[in-house]
Amino acid sequence: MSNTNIAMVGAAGRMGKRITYLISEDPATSLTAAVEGTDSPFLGQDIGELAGCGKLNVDIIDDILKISGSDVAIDFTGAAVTLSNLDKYRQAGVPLVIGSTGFDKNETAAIENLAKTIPVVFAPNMSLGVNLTFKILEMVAGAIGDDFDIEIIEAHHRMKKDAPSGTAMKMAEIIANKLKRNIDRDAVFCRRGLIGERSDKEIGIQTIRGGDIVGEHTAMFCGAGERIEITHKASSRDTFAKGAVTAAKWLKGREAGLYSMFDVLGL
Ligand SMILES: NC(=O)C1=CN([C@@H]2O[C@H](COP(=O)(O)OP(=O)(O)OC[C@H]3O[C@@H](n4cnc5c(N)ncnc54)[C@H](OP(=O)(O)O)[C@@H]3O)[C@@H](O)[C@H]2O)C=CC1
Ligand SMILES: O=C(O)C1=N[C@H](C(=O)O)C[C@H](O)C1
Repeated sequence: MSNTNIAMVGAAGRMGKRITYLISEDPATSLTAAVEGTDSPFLGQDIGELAGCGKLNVDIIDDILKISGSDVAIDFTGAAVTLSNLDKYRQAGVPLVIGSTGFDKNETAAIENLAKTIPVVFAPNMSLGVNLTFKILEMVAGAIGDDFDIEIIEAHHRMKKDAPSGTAMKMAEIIANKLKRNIDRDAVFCRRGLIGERSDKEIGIQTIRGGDIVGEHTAMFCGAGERIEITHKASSRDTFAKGAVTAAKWLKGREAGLYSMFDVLGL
């Protein structure tokens, strides 16, 4: 298998460092650029030393156009930063893996538009387990129809900036599509006070933030006399990081288009 040269955008972040580490351990990948924002205190430092895998001779830079010598770029920065860089990604013309979350409908459309020009893997969760969970949810929602009330609960670390998580929103979207519901109309994000009886169609999406929780998602299907709970718990960020590196290797040399982790994992 030929080597995949990868540029990491958001390299000094929680995910960026773990992805860097896994790239350094994989004989089929090399890190070729490490990008951070202009105000980053890490500019000029060797990313390998920061990520704990020893010197990689790749200094952290703030010029994103320098990704253009790489086979693939991976972006784990957050929605606002990813969006602000879409024109530069188009200009660089490098296949792109986007792990950032927190995009609204219009922002998602902007990424879909970028994928007309370059190949893009765009997925709110790159772990194998979560993507299998998505498949299970689709199957369960299709089988139970409208007879069960649906609630989604997600929990993450105190540093996470967006809510609900991209994964929880994707779970809701999968279930809503299967049941012909509409997230804009049917999602309920918070309840308080004299709210009255629950409606049949609503999909509750609740957020918990605290400590160092890596990422936990539960979809509850609550019926009369029984309840199904489908839970995924991540205990290490490496599960997402491994998926991102797999996606980068898979994306190298593909045609322009929007791809998901289902494409990457063959699910
Ligand atoms: N798809 C998936 O499987 C997963 C997705 N995520 C998502 O990935 C994103 C990042 O998560 P996480 O690593 O925890 O967050 P972090 O805040 O730890 O990392 C983001 C990094 O991007 C940096 N950054 C800020 N501005 C720029 C810029 N202009 N150019 C390049 N880098 C910049 C930040 O620097 P600074 O701190 O100085 O602002 C920071 O180092 C989130 O949206 C999260 O939800 C997370 C885990 C899994
Ligand atoms: O910010 C995180 O940490 C995570 N974000 C992703 C999301 O918003 O779904 C995926 C994972 O749960 C970790």
